[in-house]
Amino acid sequence: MVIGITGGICCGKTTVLSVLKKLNFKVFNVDDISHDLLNKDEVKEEIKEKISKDVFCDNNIDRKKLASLIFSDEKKRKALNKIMHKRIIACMIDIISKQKEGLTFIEVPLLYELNLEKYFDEIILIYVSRKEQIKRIMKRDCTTEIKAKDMLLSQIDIEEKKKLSKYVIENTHSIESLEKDIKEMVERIKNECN
Ligand SMILES: CC(C)(COP(=O)(O)OP(=O)(O)OC[C@H]1O[C@@H](n2cnc3c(N)ncnc32)[C@H](O)[C@@H]1O)[C@@H](O)C(=O)NCCC(=O)NCCS
Ligand SMILES: Nc1ncnc2c1ncn2[C@@H]1O[C@H](COP(=O)(O)OP(=O)(O)OP(=O)(O)O)[C@@H](O)[C@H]1O
Repeated sequence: MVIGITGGICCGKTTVLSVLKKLNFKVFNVDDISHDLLNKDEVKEEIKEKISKDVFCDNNIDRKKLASLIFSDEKKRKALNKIMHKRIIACMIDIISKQKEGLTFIEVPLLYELNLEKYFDEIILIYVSRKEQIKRIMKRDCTTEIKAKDMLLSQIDIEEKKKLSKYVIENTHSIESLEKDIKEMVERIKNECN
């Protein structure tokens, strides 16, 4: 069974994935796939040509610079999406096709934006309010409220994602209580889907 872990920026998807890994489940993160792709020559060439040479440092992509550019410029973001998404989805489908038994969890930030629901047996949304997302982005990235809000605008609003989701984990308390909620959610899905 393959379960998609999704949510908005800074809702805690990777934190949840780490807990699942600690619990000995098989986990994959689509963000790792995109980081690997950004090291490929063909992808770098396309980014140089269609986005900007200024996001490079010694022929390597500076992800912070690229992020800053795409979250403030919709055209550039669409151009990057066009280069990256088909490749990311192909890698994701390949991983899914290799899962034969047990539970596998895959973190896919833009699962709803890219209409990827059909690839997953179930989907868990990691939720915090928009206000909390902004607070966590500002703290983690040492950035301004305006920039944090720009990042949110690049994704479907978290309340919309909540409406689309049968399984929701609220990540507003301590990591200990998150771990308890994750264990309960896994049991619930196992019971409901057997
Ligand atoms: C912009 C990049 C260079 C930033 O890298 P960085 O290491 O700083 O952040 P990371 O990759 O961990 O992404 C952090 C979060 O940003 C959000 N995000 C990333 N890319 C996008 C995007 N194109 N649109 C909206 N949100 C995005 C996601 O919530 C993601 O979890 C990188 O995310 C990237 O190459 N993005 C394009 C590929 C993509 O769409 N990835 C998400 C696939 S589902
Ligand atoms: N329960 C929590 N309480 C307080 N802070 C938290 C909690 N869970 C996660 N965080 C913090 O919020 C930030 C984002 O967490 P995490 O990286 O897990 O989110 P994400 O959804 O994977 O982010 P991104 O969309 O950027 O990939 C991190 O700085 C993390 O330490």
